[in-house]
Amino acid sequence: MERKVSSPMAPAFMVSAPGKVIVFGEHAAVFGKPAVAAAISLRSYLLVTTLSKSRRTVTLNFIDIGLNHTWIIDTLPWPVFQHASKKRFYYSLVDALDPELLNAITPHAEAVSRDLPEKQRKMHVRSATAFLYLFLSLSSSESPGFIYTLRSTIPIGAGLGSSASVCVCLSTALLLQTRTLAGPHPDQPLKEAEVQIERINQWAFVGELCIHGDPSGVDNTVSSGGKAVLFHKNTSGPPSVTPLVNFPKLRLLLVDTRQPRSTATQVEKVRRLKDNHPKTTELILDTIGQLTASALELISSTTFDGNSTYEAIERLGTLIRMNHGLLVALGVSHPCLERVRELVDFADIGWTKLTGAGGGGCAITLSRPDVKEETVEELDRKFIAEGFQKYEAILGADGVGVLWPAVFRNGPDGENGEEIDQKKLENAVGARGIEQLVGVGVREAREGWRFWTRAED
Ligand SMILES: Nc1ncnc2c1ncn2[C@@H]1O[C@H](COP(=O)(O)OP(=O)(O)OP(=O)(O)O)[C@@H](O)[C@H]1O
Ligand SMILES: C[C@@](O)(CCO)CC(=O)[O-]
Repeated sequence: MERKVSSPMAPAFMVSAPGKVIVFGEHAAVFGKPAVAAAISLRSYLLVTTLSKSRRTVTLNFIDIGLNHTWIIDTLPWPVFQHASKKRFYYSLVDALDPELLNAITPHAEAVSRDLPEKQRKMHVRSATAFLYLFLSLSSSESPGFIYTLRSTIPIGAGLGSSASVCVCLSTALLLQTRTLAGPHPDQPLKEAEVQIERINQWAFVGELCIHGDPSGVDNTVSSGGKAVLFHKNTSGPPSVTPLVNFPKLRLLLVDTRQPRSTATQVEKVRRLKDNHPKTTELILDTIGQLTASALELISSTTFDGNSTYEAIERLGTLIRMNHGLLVALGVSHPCLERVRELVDFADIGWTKLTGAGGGGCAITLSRPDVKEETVEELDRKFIAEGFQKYEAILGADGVGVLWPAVFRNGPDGENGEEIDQKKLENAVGARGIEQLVGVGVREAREGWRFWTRAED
């Protein structure tokens, strides 16, 4: 009798996607105003391990939030997702969640981490919902078993796009597993790369809908394509995204107040304000849009390098300060964010605004060019004393990347293969440990990783 040839198991692979800072226009972006955002070097890393044929389970192993849950593939609600009226394909444009599909996955998402306090459990349920919605939409009931292990160097709920970067990783992994993405490879035509980025981005947006409720799409857009973009949500159809090719290498200070909050809550707060005070709120949102436009004009017409005039930086700084003032008026600041701003203002080293959803989370400061090292060190001591954390913010990082298989060839001629397995990723110590293990971080130089790059207009 002829022996059946068993198909070899796919090798473990990794995907990675960056966090972001919004330089201008958060919240207003939800209401169709322009926003400028850039990818940063903090990233999420997802390792996908394929199980042997007999193990028909799928596991989310999200280390940072302590979520570890296994579903039996055959018990998931495939019939609802596969029904002719509901079935969506990898190329489908999904811009809203289907309540019936959401209902079908709710009991499976709610099954996670039952013994945890409600606040922490909610976080788990959100991540599980995003995963299940994407898995059931893009995969099939015949799917082999998988383990998805995630680690991130992005602080969670801090305004740096942690949820978007997780959703971009999940969307990329699932699209790669169903073999519906081309590349990335170094000589890939830019237009082809753009199509892949958009596909990843659109499904990441679906994940963001599960976590956020009402996202504009700016976070997943920056995380997918990287670099810096001008983002504009349209009333119908996909948003307009313009890569900002010559976005300046600004000296930005990034400070986390360590007050976590949910973006969904902050966005909902602004929507309520708009319902209760429609005219005034619309005026504020419009003005934020105008500030973004002015900043863009300034950035496009000025060279912000070592020779930039003090005047240009001061103009940009003033726009940053005004943007923050308007966000305060929208009610999305926090006493801790005001404290960071106050400390920076007392030290007189630059111009500060909150970034992302606010209500806690991070602030960015554009530094004056002539700031003395001692002043910065003194300020750093104050940040530490008050429990704030400073991050390195290099703007314009690469977007989503792939390491397939999850092996480094880091020797002189690409030899010395070093496999990244689940245990190594689980045990990496802190952000530095993760970056050392995966080789993509501030340096972004190690062998093996490939990135799709957005076409420039
Ligand atoms: N490392 C992670 N592991 C698992 N889930 C994560 C991780 N990071 C974020 N999430 C999911 O994203 C949610 C936080 O998203 P939220 O949009 O509130 O914050 P953010 O994305 O950090 O901030 P912003 O949207 O303002 O940039 C968490 O509740 C969790 O569900
Ligand atoms: C607050 C917000 O504008 C940015 C969150 O990073 C929400 C969004 O645009 O989805």
